[in-house]
Amino acid sequence: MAASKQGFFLSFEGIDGAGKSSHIDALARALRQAGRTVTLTREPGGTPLAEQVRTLLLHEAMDAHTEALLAFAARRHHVGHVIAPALARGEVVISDRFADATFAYQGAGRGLDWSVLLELERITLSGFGLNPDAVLKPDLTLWFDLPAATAAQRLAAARVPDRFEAQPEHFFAAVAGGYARRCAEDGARFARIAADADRPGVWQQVLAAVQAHGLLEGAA
Ligand SMILES: Nc1ncnc2c1ncn2[C@@H]1O[C@H](COP(=O)(O)OP(=O)(O)OP(=O)(O)O)[C@@H](O)[C@H]1O
Ligand SMILES: Cc1cn([C@H]2C[C@H](O)[C@@H](COP(=O)(O)O)O2)c(=O)[nH]c1=O
Repeated sequence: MAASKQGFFLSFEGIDGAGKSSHIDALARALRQAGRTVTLTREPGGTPLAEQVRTLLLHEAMDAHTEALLAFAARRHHVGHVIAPALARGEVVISDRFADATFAYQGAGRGLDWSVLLELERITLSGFGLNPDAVLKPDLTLWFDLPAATAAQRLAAARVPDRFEAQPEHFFAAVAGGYARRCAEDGARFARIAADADRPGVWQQVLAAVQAHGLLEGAA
């Protein structure tokens, strides 16, 4: 009988336009070719209910507390219905954003109190693993770090902006600071990707970070 594989939870983070999307798809393909079952998902979203919350968050006016509460409510549903079951089946879960985004966008970007967000994270994300007190966190977070000015140039050419993408450059500089703070507080979980490199250069960094965690050994 084949040995069962352990679940692994990977998140991609960064300011809007940092360049996560194509690498998420490429990583999922590479992991599947290497024999892993991959659940690809995103936040806000990932379940029909959470996708409805996503539409509200991205398009309806609301204050920062409402944003944070909706983001965590959607996340709890997403974890309970998609992420935790997939991890229990031994799959690799790749989420385009997770809880770090709420700290970066609603905390550093909108100015919500960090300790309030920590408490929301604890209430919302504990009780899913074997230890009921443990807060569910990704095993590895790939943080695409890109100057806000570069992201703005990339996005200007790319698409019609939603509520967040329409924010000024200084908002994204603050959000990037929020990611840096989360990384400083939990360094072992993070791999910082220098996202101002060209696409092959970014991919090599993604691969190296994933390989360092024992996934995708030998891939180039
Ligand atoms: N390394 C790169 N160099 C130059 N341009 C890039 C690079 N990576 C992505 N881009 C371009 O930047 C834009 C934003 O990329 P992408 O949509 O992948 O970012 P994202 O992080 O997924 O953004 P969001 O979170 O807002 O969806 C796209 O037009 C994409 O083609
Ligand atoms: C999870 C999460 C996300 N956001 C913001 C970040 C982005 O601007 C959008 C999601 O769009 P994407 O193109 O799919 O990245 O939502 C947020 O403000 N708070 C959160 O918790």
